[in-house]
Amino acid sequence: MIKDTKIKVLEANLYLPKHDLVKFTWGNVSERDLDTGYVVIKPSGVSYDNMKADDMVVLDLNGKIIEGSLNPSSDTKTHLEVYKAFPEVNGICHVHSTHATAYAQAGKPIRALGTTHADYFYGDVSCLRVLTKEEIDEDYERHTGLVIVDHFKGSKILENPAILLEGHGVFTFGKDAKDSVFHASVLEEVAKMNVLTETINPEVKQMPSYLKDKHYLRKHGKDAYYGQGKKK
Ligand SMILES: O=C(CO)[C@@H](O)[C@@H](O)COP(=O)(O)O
Repeated sequence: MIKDTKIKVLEANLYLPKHDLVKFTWGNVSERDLDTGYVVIKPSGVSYDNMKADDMVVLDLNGKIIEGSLNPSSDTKTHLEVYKAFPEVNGICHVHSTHATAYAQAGKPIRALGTTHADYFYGDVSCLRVLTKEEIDEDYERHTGLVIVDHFKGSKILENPAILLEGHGVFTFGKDAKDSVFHASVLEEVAKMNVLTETINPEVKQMPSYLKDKHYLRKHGKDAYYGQGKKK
């Protein structure tokens, strides 16, 4: 029900300041409501301290507001383009978390250097190009979404559910809003590790692919055995 989804989206947004992923109002989380197909997103520029479930804005995939009296997040069109292109994505998070955004500002990927990364992201997290002036003038947020969609086209987006946008910040994806925030939190931690690792050893190489495969697949592969699911 939309009412429950609004609560989930509020809670997911409140994780951002709680986990040091945002300052002020710099971030947003949304979720696709599975009953209606509508997208629920936080309002733009409202302090996390005062945000309520009823402040969440409900839109259809064309951006028409279905419920809500506040303006939706300024990044709404980016979220909508991703939802339209990838039915498996039901949660999206956008942050400017310090270490991951430092990679975005440097125009560098977050490379797969260790098992912490490989447990959640299958390969490097890419950094996508800056938009052209024409794209920004025409429709900044929609074109941001289209650049993301173009990058993941034909791939399984939830196998590597994060992207950097050069000169901007981070988008992460998930099976719901909370999952997308979890990925943003893991990415920030991995980015912090990479800053240190690349400082200690600027020549550091990517991890071997067999180690990357082992870690990713033992958690997410068809025979996954990590945790309390299936026995090895
Ligand atoms: O990227 C930016 C600003 O550069 C925005 O995502 C961020 O400030 C959050 O905006 P909203 O409050 O979601 O409109």
